[in-house]
Amino acid sequence: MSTLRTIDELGDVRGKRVLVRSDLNVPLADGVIGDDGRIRASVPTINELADQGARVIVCAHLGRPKGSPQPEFSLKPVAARLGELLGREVRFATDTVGDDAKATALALADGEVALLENLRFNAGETSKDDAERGEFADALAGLAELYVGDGFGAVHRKHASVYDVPQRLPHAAGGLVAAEVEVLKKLTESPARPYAVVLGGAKVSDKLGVIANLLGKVDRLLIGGGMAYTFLKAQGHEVGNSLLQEDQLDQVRGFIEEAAKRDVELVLPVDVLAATEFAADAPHEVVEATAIPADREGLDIGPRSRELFAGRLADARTVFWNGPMGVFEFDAFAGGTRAVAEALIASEAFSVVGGGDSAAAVRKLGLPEDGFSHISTGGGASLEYLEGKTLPGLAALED
Ligand SMILES: Nc1ncnc2c1ncn2[C@@H]1O[C@H](COP(=O)(O)OP(=O)(O)O)[C@@H](O)[C@H]1O
Ligand SMILES: O=C(OP(=O)(O)O)[C@H](O)COP(=O)(O)O
Repeated sequence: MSTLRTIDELGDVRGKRVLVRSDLNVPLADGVIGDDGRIRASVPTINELADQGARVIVCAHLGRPKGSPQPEFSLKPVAARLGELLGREVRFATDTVGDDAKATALALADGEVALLENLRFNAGETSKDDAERGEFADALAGLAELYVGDGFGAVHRKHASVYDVPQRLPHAAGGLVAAEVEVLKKLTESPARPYAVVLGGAKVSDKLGVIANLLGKVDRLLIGGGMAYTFLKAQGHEVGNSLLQEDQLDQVRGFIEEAAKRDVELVLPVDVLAATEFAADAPHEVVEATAIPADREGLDIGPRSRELFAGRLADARTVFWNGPMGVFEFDAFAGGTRAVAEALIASEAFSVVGGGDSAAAVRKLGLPEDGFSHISTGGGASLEYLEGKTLPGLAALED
């Protein structure tokens, strides 16, 4: 892989409008930010540019709105928090490439910072149609003279702000992207063995795809969280109302066979916390993973699974973990995630935890962040990097 361009290579940024693509996709409910880890991680690059006199225009996405404005996905609360963390005022543009964005960008003085409204309020941002994406990228690029890609959590997305804009402006990678890639490189270049990957979470259809390539790289694959039920179902078990990717069952059967062929140890939950509904106070009980009642949904891995997973991590020498083991946002279903996190903290492995919610879980559970070798802001991005894929948002920042 060729090298990422650095901010220094942009030359003197004073007085220049610099569009910074950050990943500010934080948990947000009723305007309240649940975890500001990704905002904190974005601060150094923005401050570095502003300190040099750049006029910084930050752009980012929040959640998955479907290409038009949805107030619950507004970045406005994030602008306020970003301002507090930067220690400077952040002007908020109420649109992304419209009149307010243009006026806000043009009104910036040297060293000032603005944040644009959610990129995904525009269909062009995520469009699979190159022309539609390109048109939106033209408008975004038109706001600035230089581009800095620093949203590591989104570099696996071939989206306008990630992939197309850097093709239209002189560009560089921000310090966060550079630092994340530096750590992940260690996992791809002769990782100490046994090498275990733990997968969970809820973006099942997205992340099942990475398994095919990971099977050629790892010794152990532990599957929990919302990801586990498609595996259990593929093995012929009932999973009730649990999260299920019905259309990927055949693919998962293929993974199970491939793992056996390649001698990769596939570790699945043996018991789960089966709840009557998706709610913090839902009545629940521990059931065998092979016998989830039809009217129940698995919201966490059970106590025997926690022991099993911890045991398979204890002697691993390299571990990558993405995706909570259960719905950790509800205290009753946070035990599995805590058990995996504690197993990694106790181990001597080179351990990396990645993903917005996985990193948030570590902090929410009050666990020491320095118990891990690295906490990455990217889940899917890290996984696709580990697969050995060329990531659109990194390729666009190379020489
Ligand atoms: N069994 C489950 N059923 C439903 N959702 C789950 C389950 N286990 C974990 N989750 C959810 O997965 C979400 C995180 O998934 P994901 O976005 O893939 O992780 P990350 O952000 O770390 O990459 C959390 O909000 C969590 O509540
Ligand atoms: O939260 C993110 O990814 P992650 O959950 O894999 O860590 C990124 O902000 C990317 O978001 P997306 O998966 O909606 O494109």
